[in-house]
Amino acid sequence: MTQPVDQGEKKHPIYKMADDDGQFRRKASSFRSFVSPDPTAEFPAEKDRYALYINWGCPWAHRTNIVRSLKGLEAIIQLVVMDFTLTPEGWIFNGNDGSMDKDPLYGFTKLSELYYKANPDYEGRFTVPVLWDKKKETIVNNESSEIIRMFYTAFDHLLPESRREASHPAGGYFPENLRQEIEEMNEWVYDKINNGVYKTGFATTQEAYLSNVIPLFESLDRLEKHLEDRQTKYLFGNHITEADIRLYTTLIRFDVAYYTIFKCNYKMIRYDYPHLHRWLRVLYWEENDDTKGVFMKTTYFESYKNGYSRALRNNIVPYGPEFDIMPLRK
Ligand SMILES: N[C@@H](CCC(=O)N[C@@H](CS)C(=O)NCC(=O)O)C(=O)O
Repeated sequence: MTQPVDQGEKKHPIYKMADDDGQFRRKASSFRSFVSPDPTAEFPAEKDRYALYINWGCPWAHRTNIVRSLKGLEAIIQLVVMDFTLTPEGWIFNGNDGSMDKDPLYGFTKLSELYYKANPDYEGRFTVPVLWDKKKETIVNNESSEIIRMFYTAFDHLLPESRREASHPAGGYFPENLRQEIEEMNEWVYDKINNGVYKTGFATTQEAYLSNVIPLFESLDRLEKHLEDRQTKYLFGNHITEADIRLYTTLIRFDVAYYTIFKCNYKMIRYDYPHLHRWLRVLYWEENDDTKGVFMKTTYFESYKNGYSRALRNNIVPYGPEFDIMPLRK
């Protein structure tokens, strides 16, 4: 049984997401180094050298988990899973809901300990995902958009040929010929959708809420039209690219969590966006050479409903919707 929210704890500074004007502004990530295939690099790609710290709830961490599996990096990069409930002490290990009992590398119980090991003077937020170097004992990078790009290519020489970017039928997850289009889409999808749902959900004034929820739905309309016009299976053609991975982690949480918990309730993906809904179900349900079944395997609906409810310090988890995801064919 869940405990009622402690009203004192509700005011803990870790839960203060919005600035004084009611708007949530995501802070830039602090660790921005890159793993490289070059053996003389500061962070060379090696087997068993790196660990990826995540939880099942976070969409940014989810991106990195998807790419780790799509690329077949499971035996090369260790996965470390924490609980998906944000506590006053930040992300913790507690053995619940898929979390490991404690940090397998150092026996830590909190993610903050890992950040302080990397930098005792660290002052930012303790976010997932984190890519950790076990040899240098430091954080390589804590920015998901950069971690996924490293995963596309940096470890390719350690992988069978079929998993290398050069063998990817579309020319990679971030192919040369689509880079500009993907970057352009990333920019507005990040601001209005991936981060837009957070800006909507964490807003503490009506003005701040409206200034984010309206562009969010305008952008979903724009994506719907993009798919309708192109009639492609994925966002840019018939193979998965980075644009699909980045959008998936937000849309798979949309109807079950953001719609109710973050008040993104103007429309629902399943009833109001037929093309996006089809695209989402293909990624989730279809086990083909592109998806490799990875999207379903890395999706944990209960963590979205529970994690976001608790993040807003309200332990009541919404009852619906009736299905976490609709079947591919009715
Ligand atoms: N820019 C980061 C954002 C990561 C992020 O904000 N993660 C959230 C979880 S979804 C987090 O760890 N929040 C903890 C906190 O802010 O205290 C990325 O994309 O990697």
